[in-house]
Amino acid sequence: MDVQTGYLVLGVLAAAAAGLWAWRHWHPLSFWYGIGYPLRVVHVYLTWRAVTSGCKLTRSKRAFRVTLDALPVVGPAARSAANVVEYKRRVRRVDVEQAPRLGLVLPTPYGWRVRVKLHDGQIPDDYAKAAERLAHAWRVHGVRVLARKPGKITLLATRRDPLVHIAPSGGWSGELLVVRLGNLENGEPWVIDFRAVPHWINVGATQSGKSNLCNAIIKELAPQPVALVGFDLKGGVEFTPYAPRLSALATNRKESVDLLEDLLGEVHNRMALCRTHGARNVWKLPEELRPMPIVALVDEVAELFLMADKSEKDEVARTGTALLRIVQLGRAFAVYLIICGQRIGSDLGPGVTALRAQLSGRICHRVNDPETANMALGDLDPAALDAARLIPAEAPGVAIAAGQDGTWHRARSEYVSEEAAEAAAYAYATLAPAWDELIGRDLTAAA
Ligand SMILES: Nc1ncnc2c1ncn2[C@@H]1O[C@H](COP(=O)(O)OP(=O)(O)OP(=O)(O)O)[C@@H](O)[C@H]1O
Repeated sequence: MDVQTGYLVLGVLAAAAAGLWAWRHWHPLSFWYGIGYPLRVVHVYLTWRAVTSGCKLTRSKRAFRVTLDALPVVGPAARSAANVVEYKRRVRRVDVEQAPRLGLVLPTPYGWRVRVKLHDGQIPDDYAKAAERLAHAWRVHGVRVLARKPGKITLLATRRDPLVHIAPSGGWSGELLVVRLGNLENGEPWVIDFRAVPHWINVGATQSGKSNLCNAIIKELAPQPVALVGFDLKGGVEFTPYAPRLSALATNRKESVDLLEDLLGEVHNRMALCRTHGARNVWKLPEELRPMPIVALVDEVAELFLMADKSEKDEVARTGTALLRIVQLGRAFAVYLIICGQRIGSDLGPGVTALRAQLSGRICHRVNDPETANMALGDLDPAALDAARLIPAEAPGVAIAAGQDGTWHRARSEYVSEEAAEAAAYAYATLAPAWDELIGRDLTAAA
């Protein structure tokens, strides 16, 4: 090769490298699908046996293999040189390590997922314990184990933490009672559908992102034909800015008890309406009769249950009963609750434990004590608890979110400032029905 050709080859290589760099820089997603993913697939298949062996996930089995045996040479040559050996190929049964069977490696925007067939005697937890080792072997941010079918698991590898930057949602999708709050760690949008999971707990330590999540919910629900109700036991400082879009706002326990009883009364009205029309729930009613869904946000729920003295006992008991009944009956009658607080533990009274059991949607932000995580997620997979305890303080908005099917995800809410939520509340203020009209209270009769 002459010098000129050498320069030409170098030039072409440099141009290709620069092009690849630019492609990766300006359009990382297509670069991942076009170049990164195929290379990773090759790497995963080629190294699977070694990786699983390192993670102690292989099993040993006897198999026929061609072996190369060193045999001492017999005869006169051996006598003259004791170390003379002869190599001989032989087929015989030996112990070999067998890796679990790997399915197709399928791409996701943030990495890949692959089905693995468990060896007899293995359980998904064996892989969960090895997840960190797998992540290091594959040079990725994390590996999650999803178990949906007996005998099989799916490994979900994420190349980088998709929860570092959350792109703002594109606005309401048009589906009633569906809100997009942010992203899940698998890169999918974090979506709550109140019709599927009607009531939610939102817990976390101070500054963990609970209020931001409420802002995101308000911003997403504001354009929808839904009535919003606020219980702000911080004296109204959290929800007052959103008052234009709220049909009712209670800012202390006395107001909360009255509002909860109104809400329960409305549940009973809806129940009567459904009974009259032979409908099992409001969604089965003719559209023109169907009442507007109500979403109630309760901030600092502990304040509803704390008692300074015995005189408050009755009020606390009424609150607990009303909340519990709304939660038990609300789903069929389109009344939904989101209950937020730093703790929603049994120390607040027996009513709270019963209430918590009925709140099937769980969102647990960073917590300071393991009991809070346990209280929010304790009845789910223990790995969800571990993941909640690992949420770092420098990642507000990151939470473990679980629906009623028991699957859980690391997720992060989109950052929604108070100003953005307030702007949405003002922009859609006309959609807020008057509370008395909504619950059918006749004020003229009362006067
Ligand atoms: N998803 C997010 N992305 C980026 N920053 C966030 C996110 N969620 C919250 N933050 C930031 O973290 C800080 C605390 O958030 P937030 O007020 O929601 O916490 P909190 O749990 O309600 O705290 P407190 O209980 O003290 O009211 C805020 O400054 C907010 O800007």
